[in-house]
Amino acid sequence: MVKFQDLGISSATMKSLNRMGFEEATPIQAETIPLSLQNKDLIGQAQTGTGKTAAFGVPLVDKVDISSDVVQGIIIAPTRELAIQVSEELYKIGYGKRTRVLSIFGGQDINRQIRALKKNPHIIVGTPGRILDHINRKTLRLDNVSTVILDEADEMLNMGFIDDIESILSKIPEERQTLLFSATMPPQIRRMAERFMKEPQVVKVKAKEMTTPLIEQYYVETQEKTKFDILTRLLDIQSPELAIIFGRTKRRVDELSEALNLRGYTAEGIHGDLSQAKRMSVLRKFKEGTIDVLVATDVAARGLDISGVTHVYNFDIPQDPESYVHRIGRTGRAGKEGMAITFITYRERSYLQVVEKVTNKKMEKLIPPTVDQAIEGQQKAVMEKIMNIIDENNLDSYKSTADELLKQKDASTVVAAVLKMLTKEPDTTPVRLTEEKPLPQRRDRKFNDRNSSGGGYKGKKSYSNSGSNSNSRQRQGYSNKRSGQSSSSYSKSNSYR
Ligand SMILES: Nc1ncnc2c1ncn2[C@@H]1O[C@H](COP(=O)(O)OP(=O)(O)OP(=O)(O)O)[C@@H](O)[C@H]1O
Ligand SMILES: [Mg+2]
Repeated sequence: MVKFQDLGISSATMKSLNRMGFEEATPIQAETIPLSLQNKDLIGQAQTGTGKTAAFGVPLVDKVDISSDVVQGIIIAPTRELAIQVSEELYKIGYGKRTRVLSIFGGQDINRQIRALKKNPHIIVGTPGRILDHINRKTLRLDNVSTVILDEADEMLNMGFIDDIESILSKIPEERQTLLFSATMPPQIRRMAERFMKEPQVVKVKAKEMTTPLIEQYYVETQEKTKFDILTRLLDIQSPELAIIFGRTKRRVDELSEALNLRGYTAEGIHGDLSQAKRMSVLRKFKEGTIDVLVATDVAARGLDISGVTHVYNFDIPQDPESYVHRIGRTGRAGKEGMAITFITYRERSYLQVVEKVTNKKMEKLIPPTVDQAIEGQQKAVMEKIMNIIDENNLDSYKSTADELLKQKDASTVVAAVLKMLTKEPDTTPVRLTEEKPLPQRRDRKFNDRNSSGGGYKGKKSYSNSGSNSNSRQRQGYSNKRSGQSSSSYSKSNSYR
């Protein structure tokens, strides 16, 4: 166990970390902070939810000269919501030193950002398009930047962003420190990244699997037309605290959230076609628990750290394994457990095998619950809740009404009525979901060929299509798992977001 004070951090930054409740450094923090403090270039790879933000944030803040009024560090992130989140974490880390951190991203009033830039921030966190916009308007100068960080580096260096990143880097002095972080780093992206870096060290936290062991991973094989009913049955039985459901396209996300609302769930969608105000309000409501299901495209797949997310459902299997790793990584963070369920149609089986091969982790097969099992599962969940309430032993004010009821009806009838009241009966309200075509069947084709969507990698990789037969891995993972838990930047993004 490594303590932060053993990593050579200043006392002002230590004060912030104490305030944040950080005691021990996570492995990626312990390995990269000392190197980063020595101004080494590095590529840091560690599983989702293991503290990569502080791994780059702590040394950056520590090196900032707050007596100087120039921008000294810049962090580039692929989505607006992530830029905001990272800037908030950096603000907390920099609190002890009074470091000024500013986020700049598309969809927000540019004049407001220009005024904020005039207040001389030390650290900028932004999305590529808006950063470039400010550079071109000469409202942001990067000539004194000594550290540049690409969060979600492999995403930042893929086809959708690479040109913007190259333009931004060309405005930063050569003698800078360059840091790249992500949970995934396909080899061809890493090779490309090394062109921007000086003798980079690759720090990869040793792990057998690319995904974190905190997440139970299941898949459900189903037909396209039964997916939605199975999804709602799973939601009823598993009763997530907060759930994220990923859909493949923006239309899919709109239709799914509408359908969920029709069936009585409080769900809202987030994707790149919504106004920034709407995106932020949806996310805020989800964090507060005003809505408990967030339906999202891959715009929410990377980096977002929302406590209370116990379940991730891939309503549509993602098109590449990296996306899978990041999507399911929205649960099982900072030591908490989570569950991920991926729906596949029969024709998409080969994608499952590719994901398993890249993550080095087999998903277990989940047999979809029947309607009867769903009702039974819910009753069990309700029973558990009732037992918990009994354990809390706080029922005195209800006792006399209870006695009165029991005078009129026998105990078993009264309890049955209460159960009925608390159980959500199967809802068959008709919903309209446009059928999504299954992903093209893979034979020896290249998996990452997402050219049509503009989101693929420049370098392509091919995976072999052979894999073990997964039919033997069956289990019914229906347990109620609450216990473990406590557009400018979009101009380049694909129509899938
Ligand atoms: N040393 C620490 N002690 C306790 N909590 C920590 C520590 N470091 C980070 N955390 C918390 O862990 C959570 C996950 O951290 P973070 O978002 O940086 O993960 P990440 O590795 O960047 O994940 P992703 O790959 O999904 O972006 C955050 O809530 C963060 O505040
Ligand atoms: Mg992160």
